[in-house]
Amino acid sequence: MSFSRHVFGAVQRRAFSASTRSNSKVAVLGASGGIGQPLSLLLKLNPRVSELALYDVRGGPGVAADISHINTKSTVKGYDPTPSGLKECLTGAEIVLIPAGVPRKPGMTRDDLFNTNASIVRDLAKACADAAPEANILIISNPVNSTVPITAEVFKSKGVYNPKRLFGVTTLDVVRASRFISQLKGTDPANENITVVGGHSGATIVPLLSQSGYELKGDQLDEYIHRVQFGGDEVVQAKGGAGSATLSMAMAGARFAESLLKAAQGEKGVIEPTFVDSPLYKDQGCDFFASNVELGPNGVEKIHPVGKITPHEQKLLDVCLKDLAGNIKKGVAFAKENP
Ligand SMILES: NC(=O)C1=CN([C@@H]2O[C@H](COP(=O)(O)OP(=O)(O)OC[C@H]3O[C@@H](n4cnc5c(N)ncnc54)[C@H](O)[C@@H]3O)[C@@H](O)[C@H]2O)C=CC1
Ligand SMILES: O=C([O-])CC(=O)C(=O)O
Repeated sequence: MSFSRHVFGAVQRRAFSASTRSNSKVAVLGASGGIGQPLSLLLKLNPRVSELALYDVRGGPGVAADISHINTKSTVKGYDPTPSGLKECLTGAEIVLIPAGVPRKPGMTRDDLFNTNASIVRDLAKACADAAPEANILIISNPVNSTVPITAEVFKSKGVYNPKRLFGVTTLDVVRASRFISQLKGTDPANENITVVGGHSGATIVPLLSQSGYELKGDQLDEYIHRVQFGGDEVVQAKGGAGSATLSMAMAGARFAESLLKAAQGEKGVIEPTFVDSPLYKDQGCDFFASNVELGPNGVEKIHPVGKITPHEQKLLDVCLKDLAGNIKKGVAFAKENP
């Protein structure tokens, strides 16, 4: 059963008696933000999580106190930015989710967040490398195309980089692509799983509709692709300056964490799209690329290639690779020049 179905079914039935092994500590850095709060809530509802560690530069303990009253078994602790707070939060974590940083306002691209978020992610990555070098690190903070390479560079500089344990969270792109096609085709979105590859911004987001067996033509295809690539902008516009997607992102982040926990706890064939250190397009300057990835107890188990695509999708991919190479290069350069 999918995590979202599990969670919402579980809430209704007060049924948190899943027979899953549950000894996993999960940390959220940026836990009192727009994403951090609902993400922490969903993690508290997940019976696979035994310990929830919530850190933020402000408000971590308050969010933790609130969530800790929910009658599920996991323990919850909040941490302030004291010298030992972040270290304690991270120590022993199996998964660290990072939604810390500023969101977009209308008129901005994700890359416009680079100047603020690059150093936030770099500093949190340093703390992770020191206190939780073997954890799965899930980067949500934008621009993901650059913040993931920054994190890799930090881990490399500390001699603890494991490419199988670093993930850019691109789940929301697949969630959107699946929802949007279901709206056009009148199907149940929970049964849709559209492959989306590339990166996580504008033209670097490449939905591969042809692989789902659906066919859209002309303007309808163009509009569908545009909606998937710029779904984030739709939310930014609608919120009118109050931020970007938070609730759908929390669901997507919780789904990805659930998949990693399932795989760590022995379930086979768990596949999620994610932006990882990937061999697929290294020869085109893209050391990182999002495609379907099979997860296992060691993190990345198998990176699936893009597979058979149409000439139109190949053109989208060509544009993606060019933009993506620049985003990755920018992240790597930042980390090297600003250690
Ligand atoms: N990967 C994806 O698909 C998506 C990524 N995002 C990104 O997620 C990030 C967070 O978005 P929101 O939650 O809406 O923003 P927000 O502003 O509501 O929350 C961010 C939180 O991070 C905290 N924070 C800032 N610096 C910190 C630090 N050094 N250590 C710990 N916490 C720190 C803030 O205090 C705040 O509570 C943004 O960069 C946004 O662009 C948003 C949606 C989807
Ligand atoms: O659009 C944004 O800035 C936030 C984001 O990454 C998304 O919603 O996909």
